[in-house]
Parts: sequence; structure tokens; C-alpha cells
Amino acid sequence: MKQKEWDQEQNRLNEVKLKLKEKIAELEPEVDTLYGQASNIRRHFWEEVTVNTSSDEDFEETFFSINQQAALLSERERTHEKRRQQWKSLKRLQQSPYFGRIDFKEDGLNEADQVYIGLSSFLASDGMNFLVYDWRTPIASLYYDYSPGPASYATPGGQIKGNMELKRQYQIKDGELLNFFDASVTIGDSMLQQVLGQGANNQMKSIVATIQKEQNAIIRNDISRMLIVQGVAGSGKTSAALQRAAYLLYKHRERLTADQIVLFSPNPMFNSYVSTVLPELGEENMQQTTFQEYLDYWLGAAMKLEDPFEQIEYVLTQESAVGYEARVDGIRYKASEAFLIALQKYAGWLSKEGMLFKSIRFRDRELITSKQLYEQFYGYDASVRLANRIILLQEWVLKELRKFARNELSAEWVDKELDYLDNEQYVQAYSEILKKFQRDEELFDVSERYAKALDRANKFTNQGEDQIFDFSEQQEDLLRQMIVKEHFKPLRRMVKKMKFVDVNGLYAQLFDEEGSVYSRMTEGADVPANWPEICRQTKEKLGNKELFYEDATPYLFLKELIEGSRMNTIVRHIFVDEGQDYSPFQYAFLKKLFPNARMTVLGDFGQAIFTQSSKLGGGDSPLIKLYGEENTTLIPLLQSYRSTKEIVEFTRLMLPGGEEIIPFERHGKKPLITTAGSREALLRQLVHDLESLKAEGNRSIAVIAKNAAESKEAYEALTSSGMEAIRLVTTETLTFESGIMVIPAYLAKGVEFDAVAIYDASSESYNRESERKLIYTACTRAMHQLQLYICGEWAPYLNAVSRELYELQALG
Ligand SMILES: Nc1ncnc2c1ncn2[C@@H]1O[C@H](COP(=O)(O)OP(=O)(O)OP(=O)(O)O)[C@@H](O)[C@H]1O
Repeated sequence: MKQKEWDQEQNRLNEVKLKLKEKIAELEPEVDTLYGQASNIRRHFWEEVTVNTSSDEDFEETFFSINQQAALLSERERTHEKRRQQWKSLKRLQQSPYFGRIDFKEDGLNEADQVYIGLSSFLASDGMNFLVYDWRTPIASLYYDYSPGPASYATPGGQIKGNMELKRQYQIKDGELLNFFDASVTIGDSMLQQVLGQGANNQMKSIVATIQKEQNAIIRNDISRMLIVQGVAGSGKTSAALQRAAYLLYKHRERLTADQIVLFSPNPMFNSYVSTVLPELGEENMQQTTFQEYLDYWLGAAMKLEDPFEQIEYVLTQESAVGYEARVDGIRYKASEAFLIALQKYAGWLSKEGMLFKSIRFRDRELITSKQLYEQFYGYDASVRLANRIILLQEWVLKELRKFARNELSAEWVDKELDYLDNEQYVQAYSEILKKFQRDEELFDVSERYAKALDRANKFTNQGEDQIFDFSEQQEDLLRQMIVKEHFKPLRRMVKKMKFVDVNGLYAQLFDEEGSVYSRMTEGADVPANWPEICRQTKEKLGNKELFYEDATPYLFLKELIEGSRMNTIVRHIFVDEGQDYSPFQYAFLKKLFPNARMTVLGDFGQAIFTQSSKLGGGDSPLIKLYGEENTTLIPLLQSYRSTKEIVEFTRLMLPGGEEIIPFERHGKKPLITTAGSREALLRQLVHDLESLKAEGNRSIAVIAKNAAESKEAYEALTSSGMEAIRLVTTETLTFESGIMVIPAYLAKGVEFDAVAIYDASSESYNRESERKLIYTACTRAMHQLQLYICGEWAPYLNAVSRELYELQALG
């Protein structure tokens, strides 16, 4: 590189740094002052507000006064937040103002523009010149999409064409220019080499400086209702998803906020793994959740839910259990669209007959029988939708309860309740009831309520000591009302929550061993193989107030068909990571739940380890059908970035069709297979190898086992062989830490480690076709080194790997 160029770049960097410094110094006092102002307003909020509720006008004035103060406060806070964000992003830029540059000569112009690209934009003080362009600006897409030569980019005003004369990458650390190089083809292999060669971290990294063209297409796709990314292991799906969220937040900053984006992650630990990327990019984190969390929220209080990991444990370990085959058939069926349609038909059937209600009981008496509920329900006009009829029924029940409550006023139990109170309790109960009464009366508006309460309180205090306990008839009546109301409250609450609908019974009723009955209730749906046993298992669970994982979503779906759907109309974008792990049923459910959201699904069918998995692409993909082909874009990613070329060449042969996976040219050691005649010898070697891996500088090392039981066994064997500082990861683990860990394959999904040791790669652990993807997923977690340990026969899929692709260490 010519010295002259280096000096020019160095000078420019110095200049930008200086301007950044000046701007930061300019902003700092403003940030402080605004913060001071906002906290001052907050501190003195009530002093500035005149609180007076003695008359309606005063009440109104107070109301306006509060509003005015609140508006002032939120305006200051908003301004402060904006300035603070600006200040923070400038501080971030100080460390590394930009990572790329393109020189672009637009057609028709004489000179090329130098476009420097960084984490956020930085404008010169004239407010006209961009010293740094945000990586998400339209022009910055040139950097990701083209090599020097003819190039164009999309703007809201149309396509801009021109010629890219230069594309340069920079390494700037702590404000110091370390290196820069001119890229010709894709975004500098050498830069990517360096990034990928680094050690794994317990937090995912942002990839803005080295986003690849095909990833950029995912990040900037802003037209599809449904964007499906079928990307091979390590192709950067999760990374692209996170950058995409940052891109959307930038592009639509006027109308999209971080809480309108939801990411569905495979497990809570994964949530913590990816949670730093958006803040690193200067954006607020989106909402992160797991599907299980959602199910738990709505069903967890009433039922004990199995989670997907318990389900996979069953599938992996209980092959010889009675009813295993039926359970697996059941999982498949309950995941299918056919079952979804059957449930919809069932709801149609219920609108004519077959509803089940739980009687309304009060103090061991049946106030409304289930038969009465049934008759009332089917008494409504049949053209009214099922869910609306349930609302009508609910209103009717509440009305009936009011009548019952009135009749209870003189009941014996109320007398007893009254007598039971001693004087002190009387006073206390009275004032508490009075307070509650003030809170609970829903019918009055605030001022009316206030006036009434005041009136009552005046009466109460004007009575004098002696009279307090001498309740007039009216007061006793009031107390009776209060007592009855208190006792009816839980019942009313249950009615409001629709607890009188027997959803459990309705779901169970569907699983009639007689296939013809099922067929009749669902307009002719076919039953899957092993239906009677599926029915038996499902009902047994329901009887214990438990739900299999595969039943939870259909159960909730049915509940909503009957009671009315819950919808979240605020969320605009849903990201589903590890998308192959969700059933077609779950996708249909998500679509319904978030009617205003676009969906981005990222997954790899090569890693589909769950029985209910969905195919992402291809003619029979349920995902393409979800919003229709015209609203769907499918982007395949074939290049794998995570692992060395040696690891990818080894792992890809374990999958049929895996040859199409393209490794990235980064080299390392070949995978090592160690065999031994005894488990003891193998374990001794594993302990030795783990120590060596650590000594070689691998910071995160995973011993991956097939399931929880094997993980536990491995953990115990390793610790009793003297290995220290090793952690066992379970479904309860919430965060990632570096070091050596033992982890079941299904929890290692989505994450990566410097080195991976497959604890038992024998055919005893991995034999079935369904286990092929499990061991593949486990092996593809390795970035730099992969080692497999085998005692006895090899897992059959390893036979497809040619001998020259791995090292063999046979211990005899
Ligand atoms: N353009 C890129 N620049 C730098 N690093 C990248 C790039 N793309 C991917 N990577 C790195 O490759 C690794 C794999 O990325 P990521 O976890 O996003 O892949 P994935 O497709 O979600 O993987 P999997 O399906 O196997 O879990 C990460 O370390 C990520 O930082």
C-alpha cells in the first residue's frame, strides 16, 4: 500500500475523530441539562400540580394541571433520550468511526463520492456532508452487494445507477487505524477470515462490517409478508435476523419501535446469547420470548404443560415403552394442518350441538346447572358466532348471579357472618368494606363515586362513638350487601374468565376412540394410525390436568375458537429462529395471533430434530402456504461460515444432499475420531483431550451428549475423573458462560463453541434415521475443532464420510 494513501486515510481518520470529539463535547452539557430538567420535573411533579377535588371544576382543573405537567415531563424525557442516543452513538463511533468505504460515481456526475460506512451516521457541522453513513442507509447497500464496477442501489425515489470505483475495508480499534485493504470480489475474505478465526464468545457478535451479499438480501427485504430463510448450519441466519431487526428499526424509525418486534427463540438460554447484539448496534432490544413461555402464560395456571425438551427426551429415550409408536403418530398428527382444520370443523359442529359446560356452584349449591347453561346457549340464534354466543351466555350468567346475590342477603350464612364479627372487627370490616366498595363500584364515574364515598364517610364519622356500632337497618343492609358481594366475587371472576366452559372436556370429547365419532364431529376428518391409543394417552393426561407439548397449541387454539381469539395487533414483525422446530399448526396459530405482523422464519431442515418439524422450502412447505406464494420470499443460504472447511467437509456428508453446502475457506485441524475398546479408556482420553483443547486456548468447549441422561452421565464421569470447573447445562440454565460444559444436543441448537467433543458417537446413541440430524446438529456447533468418541460400532451416518476427511486415533 502506498504511503501516500495511508497518510490520506490517517489524516481523514484524525479529522473525523476530532469532529466527533467536538460534537460530543457540544452534546454533553445538553444531555446533562436535559436530564437535570427531567428529573427536576419528576421530583417536583406534585408541587407544580394543584390537587383539588372539592368540586367538579376543581377536579377538572387538577386533571388538566396533571396532564400539562406530564406532557412537559415526557417531552423533556423524549428530547433527553434522543440526545442521549445521539451522544451514545457518537461515543461508539469514536472507537471505530467506520469499517468500509466505497467510491461511487453516479451516472451523469463527474466525480465519485467517497462514502464511508460505519455503525451510525455522522454529519459534518454544516449539516450537509456525511462524514460517516449509517450501514443501513440505501447507499451503504452498495458496499454489501457489489464489487468495484457497475453498481446500483434502490432509493425511495428509484434506482440510482453508477460505477463503484473503489471498495475499501478498515480495521480501526480504539480509534487507531490498524489496517485497510481494498476488496475486489466479495467483502474481503481476509477480513472475514480474521473475524471467523476468533474464539467463540458467550454472546453473539454483530456482523455489520462483513455482511455478505446474500445475507444483505435478507436484512433489507422489506416487501414480503413472509420471508423464509432456509440456511445451512452456520450460514448466519441468526446473525442476519438480528441485523435485520436493526435495519427495520432504522428504516422505519418514525413508526416502528423495538417492542413491536418479537423474536421467538429456541430456549431461554439462547435469549441471553443474542441479547447484546441490538444494543451493540445502538438499538433497543426487541422482545424476546419462547413459544413455551407463551403457552405457559395462557395455560400454565390451569394445566401442567410438558415442554418441547421433555417431549424430545421421550422420543429419544422411550422407544421401547408401551404406546411409543402411538405417541409419535399423535405428535405428527397434532402438528399437522389436517388437525387444525379438524378443530375448526369441530368448532362448527359445536355451534350446533355437543357443548360442555361446568355448572355454576356457590357454597355447595348448584346455582346454574350445566344443562341450564347448555339450553340457554343453544337457545341463542344459531347464526350468531360461537364465540359471540359464549359472550351472550356469560352476560346471562352474570345477570343470574346478581339475582342470586340479591336473594342471599337474608340467608342464614350472612347472619352468621354478621354475628361472627366482634365490635372491633365490625369497625374494621365496615371501613374496609367501605373502601373496597369505593374501589369496586364500576358503574359510577370518578366524581360521582367520590361524592358518594364522601357522603358515606361523613355519615360514618358524624355518628359519634356510641352510634358507630348501632347500625341502622340501612347500614346493616349495606353490610349484608358487601358480605354477599365479597363472597360472590370469586365466582364472578371465574365467569368473567369463561371458566364455565369445559374446555378440558371439549378437547377430551374430540378424542373418541371410535374413529367414526371423531369423523362425525369434524365433518369427515380421517384419523391417523394408532388412533385409539392416541385417544387413550391424550385423555389420560387431560384427566390429570396435564398436557403433552403437542397438545398445548391445539388446546389453546380450540379454547380460542370457542371463547374468542386473542390477538396482538401492535406487533409488526415476528422473527422465528430455528423455524424448522415449529409445527405447521403453530405457524397457523402465530399468524392468527399476530394479524398485523410480517413474519421472518429462519431455519434449517437439516437440523430438524423434533418430530413436529416443518419443511421450510419445497413444494410441500406449509410455510409457503401460510401467506400464499405471492406474499412469500424464500432465500436459501448455502455457504457455511461458522466452522472450518475441514469440519464442514466432514459434517456435510452426514446429511443426504449435504454436498451442496459450501464451506468457507478457513482452515483448521481435521475432525478427530477416537475409538477405544472400553469406555474407561475412552473417558481417560477424553479428559486428556479436553485439557489439551483448553491449553491450546479454546475458551468455550462443549461436550455434547445426546440427551439429558447422557449429559448427566458424562458430567458425572468427567468430574469423577478429576475434571474441575466443568458445568452441566440443563433446560434450567439461563445464561451462557465460557469454559467447559456438558450439554445435550437439543440445547446446543443455535449456539457455537470453539471446540466440540461428541461424547458418544457410537451406534448405541445414534442409530435411527431420526437421530441423524441430532448428531449433525451437534457436530456443526464446532467452530475450530471437532472430536468424536466411539466405543463399539460407529453411528451409521459416519460411514458416509470418506477416510481422508478425518484423523483416527484408535486406542485399542
Ligand atoms: N457475514 C458474516 N460475517 C462475520 N461472521 C459471520 C457472518 N455470517 C455468519 N457469521 C458467523 O458465523 C457463525 C454462525 O452464524 P449464525 O449463528 O448466525 O448461523 P446460523 O445459520 O443461525 O447457524 P445454525 O443454524 O447452525 O445455528 C457466527 O459466529 C457468526 O458470527
